Amino acid sequence: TSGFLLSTALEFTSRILYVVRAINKNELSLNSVQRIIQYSTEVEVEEPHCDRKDPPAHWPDSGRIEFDNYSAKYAEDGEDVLHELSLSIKPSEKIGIVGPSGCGKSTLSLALLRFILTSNGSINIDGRALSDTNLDAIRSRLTLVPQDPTLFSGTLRSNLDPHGAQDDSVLWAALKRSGFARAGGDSGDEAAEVGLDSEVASGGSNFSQGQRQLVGLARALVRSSKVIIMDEATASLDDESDKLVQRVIREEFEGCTNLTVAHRLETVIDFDRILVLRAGRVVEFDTPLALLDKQDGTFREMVEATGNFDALRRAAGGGESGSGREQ
Ligand SMILES: Nc1ncnc2c1ncn2[C@@H]1O[C@H](COP(=O)(O)OP(=O)(O)OP(=O)(O)O)[C@@H](O)[C@H]1O
Repeated sequence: TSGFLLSTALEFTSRILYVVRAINKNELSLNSVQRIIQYSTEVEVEEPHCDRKDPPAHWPDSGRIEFDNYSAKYAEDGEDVLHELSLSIKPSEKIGIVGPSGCGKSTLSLALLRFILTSNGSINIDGRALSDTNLDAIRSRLTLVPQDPTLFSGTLRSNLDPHGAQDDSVLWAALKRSGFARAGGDSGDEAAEVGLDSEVASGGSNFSQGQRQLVGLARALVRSSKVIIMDEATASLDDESDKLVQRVIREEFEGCTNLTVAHRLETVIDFDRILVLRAGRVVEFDTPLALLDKQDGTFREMVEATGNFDALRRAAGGGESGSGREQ
Protein backbone atom coordinates (compact mmCIF):
# COMPACT_ATOMS: atom_id res chain seq x y z
CA THR A 1 0.00 0.00 0.00
CA SER A 2 2.75 2.42 0.91
CA GLY A 3 4.43 1.71 -2.44
CA PHE A 4 1.20 2.46 -4.23
CA LEU A 5 0.69 5.66 -2.22
CA LEU A 6 4.24 6.74 -2.93
CA SER A 7 3.93 6.19 -6.65
CA THR A 8 0.57 7.99 -6.74
CA ALA A 9 2.08 10.89 -4.81
CA LEU A 10 5.05 11.00 -7.17
CA GLU A 11 2.85 10.97 -10.22
CA PHE A 12 0.73 13.77 -8.75
CA THR A 13 3.86 15.81 -7.93
CA SER A 14 5.27 15.34 -11.40
CA ARG A 15 1.98 16.48 -12.96
CA ILE A 16 1.95 19.58 -10.77
CA LEU A 17 5.57 20.22 -11.73
CA TYR A 18 4.70 19.91 -15.39
CA VAL A 19 1.93 22.49 -15.05
CA VAL A 20 4.16 24.84 -13.07
CA ARG A 21 6.88 24.56 -15.71
CA ALA A 22 4.38 25.23 -18.45
CA ILE A 23 3.19 28.31 -16.58
CA ASN A 24 6.71 29.52 -16.00
CA LYS A 25 7.72 28.92 -19.60
CA ASN A 26 5.08 31.29 -20.80
CA GLU A 27 5.74 33.86 -18.08
CA LEU A 28 2.10 34.06 -17.24
CA SER A 29 0.64 34.78 -13.88
CA LEU A 30 -1.71 32.25 -12.37
CA ASN A 31 -4.43 34.80 -12.92
CA SER A 32 -3.69 34.96 -16.60
CA VAL A 33 -3.41 31.21 -16.77
CA GLN A 34 -6.72 30.81 -15.01
CA ARG A 35 -8.19 33.26 -17.46
CA ILE A 36 -6.67 31.37 -20.36
CA ILE A 37 -7.86 28.04 -19.03
CA GLN A 38 -11.25 29.66 -18.67
CA TYR A 39 -11.01 31.03 -22.21
CA SER A 40 -9.93 27.70 -23.56
CA THR A 41 -13.00 26.03 -22.17
CA GLU A 42 -15.16 28.73 -23.68
CA VAL A 43 -13.06 29.54 -26.68
CA GLU A 44 -12.30 27.41 -29.64
CA VAL A 45 -8.58 28.01 -29.37
CA GLU A 46 -6.15 26.92 -31.98
CA GLU A 47 -4.22 23.73 -31.58
CA PRO A 48 -1.19 24.73 -29.53
CA HIS A 49 1.24 22.75 -31.59
CA CYS A 50 -0.27 23.15 -35.01
CA ASP A 51 1.99 22.85 -37.97
CA ARG A 52 3.03 26.39 -38.49
CA LYS A 53 6.47 27.33 -39.60
CA ASP A 54 9.37 27.73 -37.23
CA PRO A 55 10.81 31.24 -37.54
CA PRO A 56 14.55 31.68 -38.01
CA ALA A 57 16.54 31.52 -34.76
CA HIS A 58 17.14 35.27 -34.76
CA TRP A 59 13.43 36.21 -35.08
CA PRO A 60 12.37 38.75 -34.00
CA ASP A 61 15.59 40.64 -34.55
CA SER A 62 14.41 44.23 -34.52
CA GLY A 63 10.95 44.14 -32.90
CA ARG A 64 8.88 46.03 -35.48
CA ILE A 65 5.21 45.23 -34.88
CA GLU A 66 2.54 45.84 -37.49
CA PHE A 67 -1.19 45.44 -37.01
CA ASP A 68 -2.88 45.34 -40.38
CA ASN A 69 -6.64 45.78 -40.19
CA TYR A 70 -6.56 43.31 -37.32
CA SER A 71 -9.78 42.17 -35.66
CA ALA A 72 -10.08 39.46 -33.06
CA LYS A 73 -12.54 37.62 -30.86
CA TYR A 74 -12.59 35.16 -28.02
CA ALA A 75 -14.90 32.60 -29.59
CA GLU A 76 -15.59 31.43 -33.11
CA ASP A 77 -19.23 32.41 -32.78
CA GLY A 78 -18.51 35.46 -30.60
CA GLU A 79 -18.39 39.14 -31.40
CA ASP A 80 -15.15 40.87 -32.30
CA VAL A 81 -13.47 42.42 -29.26
CA LEU A 82 -10.68 44.18 -31.17
CA HIS A 83 -11.76 46.00 -34.32
CA GLU A 84 -9.72 46.84 -37.43
CA LEU A 85 -6.50 47.82 -35.70
CA SER A 86 -3.98 49.25 -38.13
CA LEU A 87 -0.82 50.58 -36.61
CA SER A 88 2.90 50.29 -36.91
CA ILE A 89 5.26 50.14 -33.95
CA LYS A 90 8.90 50.84 -34.67
CA PRO A 91 11.80 48.74 -33.35
CA SER A 92 12.66 49.70 -29.74
CA GLU A 93 9.63 51.95 -29.36
CA LYS A 94 8.03 52.21 -25.93
CA ILE A 95 4.26 52.23 -26.26
CA GLY A 96 1.81 52.87 -23.44
CA ILE A 97 -1.62 51.28 -23.94
CA VAL A 98 -4.38 53.13 -22.12
CA GLY A 99 -8.16 53.35 -22.13
CA PRO A 100 -11.17 52.70 -19.94
CA SER A 101 -11.80 49.36 -18.30
CA GLY A 102 -12.96 46.77 -20.84
CA CYS A 103 -11.60 48.67 -23.86
CA GLY A 104 -9.35 45.77 -24.88
CA LYS A 105 -5.93 46.53 -23.37
CA SER A 106 -5.34 43.04 -21.98
CA THR A 107 -6.91 41.46 -25.04
CA LEU A 108 -4.36 43.27 -27.19
CA SER A 109 -1.50 41.84 -25.14
CA LEU A 110 -3.04 38.36 -25.39
CA ALA A 111 -3.38 38.82 -29.14
CA LEU A 112 0.38 39.27 -29.45
CA LEU A 113 0.87 35.81 -27.96
CA ARG A 114 -1.98 34.47 -30.10
CA PHE A 115 -4.22 33.62 -27.22
CA ILE A 116 -7.29 34.83 -29.08
CA LEU A 117 -8.76 34.19 -32.49
CA THR A 118 -8.02 36.41 -35.45
CA SER A 119 -11.19 37.22 -37.33
CA ASN A 120 -9.63 39.52 -39.89
CA GLY A 121 -6.29 41.06 -40.88
CA SER A 122 -2.96 40.18 -39.32
CA ILE A 123 -0.22 40.98 -36.84
CA ASN A 124 3.28 40.91 -38.25
CA ILE A 125 6.48 41.05 -36.28
CA ASP A 126 9.60 41.82 -38.26
CA GLY A 127 7.72 41.00 -41.41
CA ARG A 128 6.46 37.66 -40.18
CA ALA A 129 2.75 36.99 -39.73
CA LEU A 130 1.99 35.56 -36.30
CA SER A 131 -0.74 33.46 -37.87
CA ASP A 132 1.91 31.62 -39.92
CA THR A 133 4.30 31.17 -37.04
CA ASN A 134 4.69 28.25 -34.72
CA LEU A 135 2.94 28.99 -31.45
CA ASP A 136 5.72 27.69 -29.22
CA ALA A 137 8.16 29.99 -31.00
CA ILE A 138 5.89 33.00 -30.54
CA ARG A 139 5.46 32.35 -26.84
CA SER A 140 9.10 31.64 -26.18
CA ARG A 141 10.48 34.58 -28.20
CA LEU A 142 8.07 37.30 -27.03
CA THR A 143 7.81 37.92 -23.32
CA LEU A 144 4.71 38.84 -21.39
CA VAL A 145 5.46 40.16 -17.93
CA PRO A 146 2.14 39.99 -16.14
CA GLN A 147 1.02 42.11 -13.21
CA ASP A 148 2.19 39.50 -10.81
CA PRO A 149 4.60 37.00 -12.33
CA THR A 150 4.27 33.49 -10.98
CA LEU A 151 7.15 32.33 -8.86
CA PHE A 152 7.32 28.79 -7.69
CA SER A 153 8.90 27.12 -4.76
CA GLY A 154 12.63 26.65 -5.31
CA THR A 155 15.52 29.01 -5.75
CA LEU A 156 15.92 32.21 -7.70
CA ARG A 157 18.05 30.20 -10.12
CA SER A 158 15.30 27.69 -10.84
CA ASN A 159 12.77 30.48 -11.19
CA LEU A 160 14.90 32.32 -13.71
CA ASP A 161 16.03 29.32 -15.67
CA PRO A 162 13.80 26.29 -15.04
CA HIS A 163 15.57 24.23 -17.70
CA GLY A 164 19.04 24.95 -16.36
CA ALA A 165 20.09 26.20 -19.78
CA GLN A 166 22.04 29.28 -18.74
CA ASP A 167 25.30 29.97 -16.97
CA ASP A 168 25.07 31.40 -13.47
CA SER A 169 26.87 34.51 -14.72
CA VAL A 170 24.01 35.22 -17.16
CA LEU A 171 21.40 34.69 -14.45
CA TRP A 172 23.23 36.79 -11.92
CA ALA A 173 23.75 39.60 -14.43
CA ALA A 174 20.01 39.56 -15.17
CA LEU A 175 19.17 39.75 -11.47
CA LYS A 176 21.47 42.72 -11.05
CA ARG A 177 20.31 44.48 -14.19
CA SER A 178 16.70 44.00 -13.16
CA GLY A 179 17.48 45.76 -9.90
CA PHE A 180 16.31 42.76 -7.94
CA ALA A 181 19.71 42.11 -6.43
CA ARG A 182 19.69 45.62 -5.02
CA ALA A 183 16.03 45.43 -4.05
CA GLY A 184 16.78 42.85 -1.39
CA GLY A 185 15.45 39.39 -0.89
CA ASP A 186 12.79 39.96 1.71
CA SER A 187 10.65 42.84 2.85
CA GLY A 188 13.79 44.90 3.19
CA ASP A 189 14.02 45.05 6.97
CA GLU A 190 17.70 44.55 6.71
CA ALA A 191 20.03 44.37 3.77
CA ALA A 192 19.42 40.75 2.86
CA GLU A 193 22.03 38.96 0.83
CA VAL A 194 20.41 37.86 -2.38
CA GLY A 195 21.90 35.17 -4.50
CA LEU A 196 20.89 32.64 -7.08
CA ASP A 197 20.46 30.13 -4.27
CA SER A 198 18.08 32.39 -2.36
CA GLU A 199 15.01 30.46 -1.47
CA VAL A 200 11.71 31.26 -3.11
CA ALA A 201 8.60 30.24 -1.21
CA SER A 202 5.61 28.87 -3.05
CA GLY A 203 3.96 31.64 -5.07
CA GLY A 204 6.91 33.90 -4.25
CA SER A 205 5.17 34.76 -0.98
CA ASN A 206 8.45 35.77 0.65
CA PHE A 207 8.78 38.60 -1.90
CA SER A 208 6.76 41.72 -2.44
CA GLN A 209 4.75 42.13 -5.63
CA GLY A 210 7.30 44.68 -6.83
CA GLN A 211 10.10 42.19 -6.29
CA ARG A 212 8.15 39.51 -8.15
CA GLN A 213 7.81 41.94 -11.06
CA LEU A 214 11.56 42.49 -11.00
CA VAL A 215 12.09 38.72 -11.18
CA GLY A 216 9.67 38.74 -14.13
CA LEU A 217 11.83 41.40 -15.76
CA ALA A 218 14.97 39.39 -14.96
CA ARG A 219 13.40 36.40 -16.75
CA ALA A 220 12.82 38.62 -19.76
CA LEU A 221 16.48 39.69 -19.61
CA VAL A 222 17.62 36.06 -19.43
CA ARG A 223 15.54 35.30 -22.50
CA SER A 224 16.82 38.48 -24.24
CA SER A 225 13.41 39.04 -25.72
CA LYS A 226 13.23 41.73 -28.35
CA VAL A 227 9.54 42.29 -27.67
CA ILE A 228 8.29 42.74 -24.12
CA ILE A 229 4.68 43.18 -23.21
CA MET A 230 3.96 44.35 -19.71
CA ASP A 231 0.80 44.56 -17.73
CA GLU A 232 1.37 47.26 -15.18
CA ALA A 233 0.55 46.30 -11.63
CA THR A 234 -2.75 47.79 -10.52
CA ALA A 235 -1.95 47.34 -6.86
CA SER A 236 0.30 50.12 -5.75
CA LEU A 237 3.91 49.06 -5.61
CA ASP A 238 6.03 50.58 -2.92
CA ASP A 239 7.85 53.61 -4.25
CA GLU A 240 11.23 51.96 -4.35
CA SER A 241 10.04 48.93 -6.35
CA ASP A 242 7.99 51.10 -8.68
CA LYS A 243 11.02 53.27 -9.46
CA LEU A 244 13.12 50.18 -10.07
CA VAL A 245 10.59 48.67 -12.46
CA GLN A 246 10.41 51.95 -14.36
CA ARG A 247 14.19 52.27 -14.50
CA VAL A 248 14.59 48.73 -15.82
CA ILE A 249 12.09 49.34 -18.59
CA ARG A 250 13.84 52.53 -19.63
CA GLU A 251 17.47 51.49 -19.30
CA GLU A 252 17.74 47.75 -19.55
CA PHE A 253 15.11 47.29 -22.23
CA GLU A 254 16.26 50.25 -24.27
CA GLY A 255 16.86 48.09 -27.33
CA CYS A 256 13.55 46.22 -26.98
CA THR A 257 10.12 47.07 -28.21
CA ASN A 258 7.97 47.51 -25.14
CA LEU A 259 4.21 47.61 -24.92
CA THR A 260 2.92 48.47 -21.48
CA VAL A 261 -0.72 48.16 -20.52
CA ALA A 262 -0.99 51.09 -18.15
CA HIS A 263 -3.49 51.68 -15.42
CA ARG A 264 -1.63 54.70 -14.09
CA LEU A 265 -0.91 57.37 -16.65
CA GLU A 266 2.28 58.39 -14.79
CA THR A 267 3.84 55.09 -15.82
CA VAL A 268 3.73 55.79 -19.53
CA ILE A 269 3.64 59.58 -19.73
CA ASP A 270 7.24 59.74 -20.98
CA PHE A 271 6.95 56.77 -23.33
CA ASP A 272 7.50 57.31 -27.05
CA ARG A 273 3.85 56.98 -28.00
CA ILE A 274 0.50 56.34 -26.37
CA LEU A 275 -2.12 54.07 -27.86
CA VAL A 276 -5.59 54.98 -26.66
CA LEU A 277 -8.24 52.29 -27.08
CA ARG A 278 -11.95 52.58 -26.69
CA ALA A 279 -14.37 49.69 -27.22
CA GLY A 280 -11.63 47.70 -28.98
CA ARG A 281 -10.75 50.45 -31.45
CA VAL A 282 -7.79 52.77 -31.73
CA VAL A 283 -8.94 56.28 -31.00
CA GLU A 284 -5.54 57.97 -30.67
CA PHE A 285 -1.95 56.97 -31.31
CA ASP A 286 0.70 59.65 -30.99
CA THR A 287 3.40 61.06 -28.72
CA PRO A 288 2.21 61.96 -25.22
CA LEU A 289 2.86 65.64 -25.81
CA ALA A 290 0.96 65.75 -29.07
CA LEU A 291 -1.99 64.03 -27.38
CA LEU A 292 -1.84 66.32 -24.35
CA ASP A 293 -2.01 69.34 -26.62
CA LYS A 294 -4.83 67.98 -28.74
CA GLN A 295 -8.05 69.89 -28.17
CA ASP A 296 -10.83 67.61 -26.90
CA GLY A 297 -8.47 64.65 -27.08
CA THR A 298 -9.33 61.48 -25.19
CA PHE A 299 -5.88 61.10 -23.64
CA ARG A 300 -5.88 64.75 -22.70
CA GLU A 301 -9.21 64.28 -20.95
CA MET A 302 -7.89 61.25 -19.09
CA VAL A 303 -4.89 63.23 -17.89
CA GLU A 304 -7.04 66.20 -16.92
CA ALA A 305 -9.23 63.87 -14.87
CA THR A 306 -6.22 62.98 -12.71
CA GLY A 307 -6.09 66.61 -11.54
CA ASN A 308 -2.39 66.49 -12.25
CA PHE A 309 -2.27 67.79 -15.79
CA ASP A 310 0.61 70.25 -15.50
CA ALA A 311 2.90 67.84 -13.66
CA LEU A 312 2.16 65.06 -16.13
CA ARG A 313 2.70 67.38 -19.06
CA ARG A 314 6.07 68.38 -17.62
CA ALA A 315 6.91 64.70 -17.16
CA ALA A 316 6.04 64.22 -20.83
CA GLY A 317 8.70 66.79 -21.68
CA GLY A 318 6.35 69.73 -22.16
CA GLY A 319 7.12 73.28 -21.00
CA GLU A 320 4.34 75.74 -20.34
CA SER A 321 0.96 74.06 -20.05
CA GLY A 322 -0.78 73.87 -23.38
CA SER A 323 -4.17 73.82 -21.72
CA GLY A 324 -6.90 75.09 -23.93
CA ARG A 325 -4.69 75.63 -26.93
CA GLU A 326 -4.70 73.73 -30.15
CA GLN A 327 -1.27 73.03 -31.64
N1 LIG B 1 -12.88 35.35 -22.00
C1 LIG B 1 -13.57 36.28 -22.62
N2 LIG B 1 -14.57 35.95 -23.45
C2 LIG B 1 -15.28 36.88 -24.08
N3 LIG B 1 -15.08 38.20 -23.95
C3 LIG B 1 -14.09 38.60 -23.13
C4 LIG B 1 -13.28 37.67 -22.43
N4 LIG B 1 -12.38 38.38 -21.69
C5 LIG B 1 -12.61 39.68 -21.94
N5 LIG B 1 -13.64 39.82 -22.79
C6 LIG B 1 -14.22 41.07 -23.30
O1 LIG B 1 -13.26 41.74 -24.08
C7 LIG B 1 -13.37 43.14 -23.91
C8 LIG B 1 -12.03 43.71 -23.57
O2 LIG B 1 -11.62 43.22 -22.28
P1 LIG B 1 -10.15 43.46 -21.71
O3 LIG B 1 -10.01 42.64 -20.49
O4 LIG B 1 -9.17 43.26 -22.81
O5 LIG B 1 -10.21 45.01 -21.34
P2 LIG B 1 -9.15 45.89 -20.52
O6 LIG B 1 -9.07 47.18 -21.24
O7 LIG B 1 -7.89 45.14 -20.33
O8 LIG B 1 -9.90 46.08 -19.12
P3 LIG B 1 -9.28 46.36 -17.66
O9 LIG B 1 -8.65 47.72 -17.68
O10 LIG B 1 -10.50 46.32 -16.79
O11 LIG B 1 -8.29 45.25 -17.37
C9 LIG B 1 -14.43 43.37 -22.84
O12 LIG B 1 -15.64 43.70 -23.48
C10 LIG B 1 -14.53 42.03 -22.16
O13 LIG B 1 -15.83 41.83 -21.68
